[in-house]
Amino acid sequence: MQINATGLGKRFKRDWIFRGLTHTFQPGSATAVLGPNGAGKSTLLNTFSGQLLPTEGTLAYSLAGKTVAVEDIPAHLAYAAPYLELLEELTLLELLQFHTRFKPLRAGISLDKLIGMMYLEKARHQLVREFSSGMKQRLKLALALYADAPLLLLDEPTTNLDTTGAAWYLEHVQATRVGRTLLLSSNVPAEYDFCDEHIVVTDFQVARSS
Ligand SMILES: Nc1ncnc2c1ncn2[C@@H]1O[C@H](COP(=O)(O)OP(=O)(O)OP(=O)(O)O)[C@@H](O)[C@H]1O
Repeated sequence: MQINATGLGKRFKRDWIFRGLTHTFQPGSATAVLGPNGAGKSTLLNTFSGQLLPTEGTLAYSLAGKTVAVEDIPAHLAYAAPYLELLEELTLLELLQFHTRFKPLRAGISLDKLIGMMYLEKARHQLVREFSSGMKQRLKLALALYADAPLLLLDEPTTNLDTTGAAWYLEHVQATRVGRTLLLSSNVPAEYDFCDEHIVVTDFQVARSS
């Protein structure tokens, strides 16, 4: 998916979170969205996902040369973030069956294969509510990484992951990013080192309180 941001700005009440962002995101690009806590990284990702409307400027999306309306973005989007909830009252298998009815997996990825890739075979019939925070994070990431969606948004992807989990994330993000447009918000260099482009949100905050 190609995304053209032109003069993009988001304000909450009187506070500009970012302003004047003009950038073209090419299909296949991986962009790290950087900045300290509270800088506006999640706000920027939420604006690109269509969940927040920009206060000014435009976002234009296209897929294989065809315009995609912002209201159709959810169908083309996979998004993993600490603040997005899982359906914790379901077992792992029930959750995967439910989730993939709305957000199908990439070709060749069955539910069994996904469970195996997450190393969650023993938890197949366990309630997600009972998962450790690292297990939940691996599940959130796998659902996004292996979704059949050309736009991938990852917010702080190694939250709650140990060293093995962080290595797992790096292996699977590399395996699945080809051809997709990836925006990744982070404060941890190891999780975004592979990105070819960087956007530092604080570079777009000159007029934050005007
Ligand atoms: N819905 C909202 N209404 C008002 N202000 C908001 C809203 N959402 C976020 N903010 C404010 O916008 C600013 C940026 O928040 P955001 O969560 O985007 O930062 P972040 O860079 O992702 O932070 P962190 O690294 O801590 O996750 C903060 O000052 C926050 O309080």
